[in-house]
Amino acid sequence: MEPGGCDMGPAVKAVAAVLPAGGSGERLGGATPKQFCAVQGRPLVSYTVRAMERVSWISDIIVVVSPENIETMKSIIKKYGHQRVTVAEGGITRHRSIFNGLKLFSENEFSNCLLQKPEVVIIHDAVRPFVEEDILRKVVMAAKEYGAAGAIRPLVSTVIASAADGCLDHSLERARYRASEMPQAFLFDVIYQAYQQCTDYDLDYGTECLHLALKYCKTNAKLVEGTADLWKVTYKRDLYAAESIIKDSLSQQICIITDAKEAVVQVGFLLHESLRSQIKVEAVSVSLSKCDSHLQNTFSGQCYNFVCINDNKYAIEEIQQLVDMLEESNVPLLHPVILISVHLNSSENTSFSIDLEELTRMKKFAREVKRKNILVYGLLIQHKDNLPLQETVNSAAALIMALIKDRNPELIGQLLVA
Ligand SMILES: Nc1ccn([C@@H]2O[C@H](COP(=O)(O)OP(=O)(O)OP(=O)(O)O)[C@@H](O)[C@H]2O)c(=O)n1
Ligand SMILES: O=C(CO)[C@H](O)[C@H](O)COP(=O)(O)O
Repeated sequence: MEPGGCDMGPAVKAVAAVLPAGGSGERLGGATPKQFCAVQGRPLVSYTVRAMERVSWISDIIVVVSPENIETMKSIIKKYGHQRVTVAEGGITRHRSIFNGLKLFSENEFSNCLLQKPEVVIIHDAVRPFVEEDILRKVVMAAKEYGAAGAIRPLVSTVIASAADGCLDHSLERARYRASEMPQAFLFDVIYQAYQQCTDYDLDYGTECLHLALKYCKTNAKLVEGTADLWKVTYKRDLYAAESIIKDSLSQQICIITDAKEAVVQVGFLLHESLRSQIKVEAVSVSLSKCDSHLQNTFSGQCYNFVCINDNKYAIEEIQQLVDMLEESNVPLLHPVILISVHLNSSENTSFSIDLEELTRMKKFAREVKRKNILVYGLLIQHKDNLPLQETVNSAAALIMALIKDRNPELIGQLLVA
């Protein structure tokens, strides 16, 4: 890719993005503005930045935050290793924040470094974390052709207007209208000139960038059908929905690790059979060694769930080895990784007893590795001769699925029994 260019073909020379994140999140409530609320331990804004930075043809990402959150944003960028991101100071309304972000490319009162002016600029709310490359590409290409473009969705409810007496005045024909969503994209000069001509009323009460391009630059935006997950986190329930979507995406794949012992391999196989209808399963049979390439590939494939089966009680050493390998793999632990240590207790060992000291050791270990964003749980498969092994393994599989779907940090270090 040419420096400052983009790999969308010769059509668009350079693309940048401005993410307004300077609001206070009144409708959501609470002391923390919604863009900084933790979702699975990571601030919401970090997911949106990640969604942008994984698009290689976006050269610069400007995150606009209120003055009191500049340091918070900088520490988020550092902690999560975000690239190509510049922080700008927000204004008292969304439009003022966006305008401040755009100024970094043209007139820069906040820092000495003036960024390269892009041909097309994307504007995307920092509280819409699930934006995909496909829709970004569509709005950018449409902006190149029409000057402005924005994602739309069908209306969920009919829009009605009330009269002064609080009674219905008129109602709009729902099929003719659309909800305006984000992302939107503009030829930089179009949106910048529009903002320069805005009145204070526009800047303080306006909610629609596409409208500014039409009003001040006579640019009719192209409207592009978006997907349902472009919705904006606005109310508390939206945070719960975002959390569920993220948990769901982290629960798509699991890696089962066994050593070469026959009984362990057998349980690994049965577990694989039991889980594979619900989740993609990778099975690795190794004596945990630091140079196992299959396991290394699984780490870099961004698998966030591991089951390590052994016939040693608790097997803290094996789990520690896995933790070391995860850390050494240089995969940034952006989301909590689930590590389930499955202990297989066969029927001959009827005198198996739960040792309080071991349990305490396991809990201490789990608390330590939680700091590395790894959640460790213990699971005992108690195989009795009078029950088919597959039945016990099925109940272990159900517990494993519950642990990885819930990803509950409060349950770390606990020993479950299948
Ligand atoms: N002065 C402002 C106000 C809003 N925004 C950003 O614009 C996006 C969409 O706005 P909205 O959902 O209205 O956010 P808030 O203003 O924070 O929410 P509320 O209206 O409930 O207070 C958010 O990412 C928000 O941080 C901004 O950059 N600067
Ligand atoms: O969808 C949008 C633009 O079309 C904006 O996200 C929306 O208008 C923001 O408005 P508000 O800050 O009032 O939620």
